[in-house]
Amino acid sequence: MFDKSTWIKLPRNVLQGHGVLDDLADAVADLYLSGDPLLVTSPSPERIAGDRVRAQFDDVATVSLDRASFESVERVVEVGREHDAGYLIALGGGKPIDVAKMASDELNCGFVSVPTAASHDGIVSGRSSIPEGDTRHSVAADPPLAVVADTELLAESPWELTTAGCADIISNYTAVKDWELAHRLKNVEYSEYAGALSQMTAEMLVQSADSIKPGLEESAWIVTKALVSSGVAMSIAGSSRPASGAEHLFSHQLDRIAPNRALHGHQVGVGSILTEYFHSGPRGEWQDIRDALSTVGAPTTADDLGIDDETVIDALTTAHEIRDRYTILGDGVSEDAAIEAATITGVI
Ligand SMILES: NC(=O)C1=CN([C@@H]2O[C@H](COP(=O)(O)OP(=O)(O)OC[C@H]3O[C@@H](n4cnc5c(N)ncnc54)[C@H](OP(=O)(O)O)[C@@H]3O)[C@@H](O)[C@H]2O)C=CC1
Ligand SMILES: O=C(CO)COP(=O)(O)O
Ligand SMILES: [Zn+2]
Repeated sequence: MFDKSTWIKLPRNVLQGHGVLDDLADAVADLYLSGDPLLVTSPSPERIAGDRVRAQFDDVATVSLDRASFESVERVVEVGREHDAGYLIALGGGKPIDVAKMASDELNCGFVSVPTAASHDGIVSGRSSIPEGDTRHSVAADPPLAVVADTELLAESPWELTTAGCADIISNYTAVKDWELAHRLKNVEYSEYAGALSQMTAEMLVQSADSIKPGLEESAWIVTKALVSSGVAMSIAGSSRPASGAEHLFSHQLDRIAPNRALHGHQVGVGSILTEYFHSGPRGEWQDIRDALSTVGAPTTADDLGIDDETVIDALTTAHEIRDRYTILGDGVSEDAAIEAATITGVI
């Protein structure tokens, strides 16, 4: 008997382009939501675009958060109940978007994603990443009902946020390799469509790498398109597998042992150089990953990340413990092997 089924959750409206922030209220009206919005943001996005969002709605309460934590989620839920919010608007980087994603699940309402940084592919994904205890990776959540990505705003954000988004996409190469490996060795469910979409997204970004330059709105356009596409791949897969393999385990472990040193995207990019080395050896494609990162101006070494060599080796040898996700790291990389990989690739 054929008993397969799938439920793919995607945003209904995706607006991307110059000045689309001012179309936010129209994008929301098109969703036929009821009630007033609660704006969930963080200090810089609030300063940059908070008033432009509030100006489009009659009655909107605001919560500004300093960090992504369960306390922040609870605060949003509390304010949402107090104001009887009909839906949430998440304005900012990964922090407010992840918090709003999780809070909207608890409030049983939808949310709209308004990224102010093209820094990672969570702007559109059905995944939320809130650190809890020793856990750093994302969990399933509903994706945004709409995404409003204003390329003018994104192009004005600090350049390193955009290079972090590029690196998060470049890391899809190794994420897909890890997913295929887990399918072959452990019979992990694999989606050809999601895998192909994720890989193609990385390829297209790398092909455009020469056009990704600070101050060009075109760069924000290219990167945002890739982030949306990668988020869709995760939605098709129903997991973060297409965009998160061993390079993400490495980054999550860095977040645990050396918190707040580098951006998520930058850490996964360097992780991708290392895990590509494990996949294809000293003459393998790790140099292509490194060159792609370097072309867009993303970090390629521990030094660039501001993280010392010992911490990189510590993270690499313990990354497999982060979650139950089979990758090229298998049941762990020895210290000698980690040092050799990091030295040959020039990461340390
Ligand atoms: N759910 C998912 O699928 C995914 C989630 N993630 C998660 O996302 C997080 C990383 O996201 P990231 O965006 O780097 O983190 P943040 O939201 O912390 O943003 C990074 C920094 O950029 C600042 N910022 C944002 N927009 C602007 C702007 N336009 N101008 C100036 N400064 C700005 C923020 O300022 P301020 O502090 O003032 O707000 C913050 O200091 C991680 O926690 C990661 O785990 C990553 C990938 C996928
Ligand atoms: O960062 C992500 C994809 O780019 C989400 O992956 P995780 O599930 O590993 O948190
Ligand atoms: Zn990521």
